[in-house]
Amino acid sequence: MTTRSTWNAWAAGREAARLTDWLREISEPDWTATVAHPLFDALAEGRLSGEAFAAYMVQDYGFVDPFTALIGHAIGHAPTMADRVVLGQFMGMLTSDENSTFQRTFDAFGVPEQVRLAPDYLAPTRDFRGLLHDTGMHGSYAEMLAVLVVTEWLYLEWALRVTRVEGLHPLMGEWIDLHDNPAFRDFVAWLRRRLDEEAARLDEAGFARMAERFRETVARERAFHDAVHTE
Ligand SMILES: Cc1ncc(CO)c(N)n1
Repeated sequence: MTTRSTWNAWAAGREAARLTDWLREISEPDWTATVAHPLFDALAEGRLSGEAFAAYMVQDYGFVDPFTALIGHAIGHAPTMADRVVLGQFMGMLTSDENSTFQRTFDAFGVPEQVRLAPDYLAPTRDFRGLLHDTGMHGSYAEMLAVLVVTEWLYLEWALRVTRVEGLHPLMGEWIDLHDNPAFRDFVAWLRRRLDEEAARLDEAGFARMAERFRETVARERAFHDAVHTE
């Protein structure tokens, strides 16, 4: 259940209960299935072919496009300059370093121009794009933070979990590094803290919408990775 009273009951029995820990718990088994996804082990252990990695990155660029737009919406909806600065700096990384990783991956693995311009998105990619777009257009700031917490915290968790082999393709190593570095850890910690704070200000209906958004995003993450990992 995603009501505030369920959260309050959960928190009552725990010391230093955190909203985002509860949200993660009510998103099981999808949360753990995504963090433990075999795609990430194959990637880190050098068992993913260049072709499969490029295909994943093509689908993921279809995620990153509306995700970047969602950050733009969040920057616009943020209550303070302090939030805009943190989100804006993350947007800067996304549109420079991370965007470059995608472009160089497409070059290195020979993704044709036609595929870059008009990718054939899998159904779960399209669903995820729809969720990101809808949250940006119609969601509250707390809902936007909920989506960002899921997408970034999940990626941090798998990147921390995997063990990479020596001699891994540099672009695959770069993809792991983008999600396992001190700045990214700080960003995830900040997102979690801000969601904890913003959720306290929501009314009952807004709280339930935020929690539903969190759960739906975790489900979309799992479906996305199941669809791209076909080997
Ligand atoms: C599907 C997906 N979720 C999360 C991230 C991290 O931003 C990503 N690149 N792709």
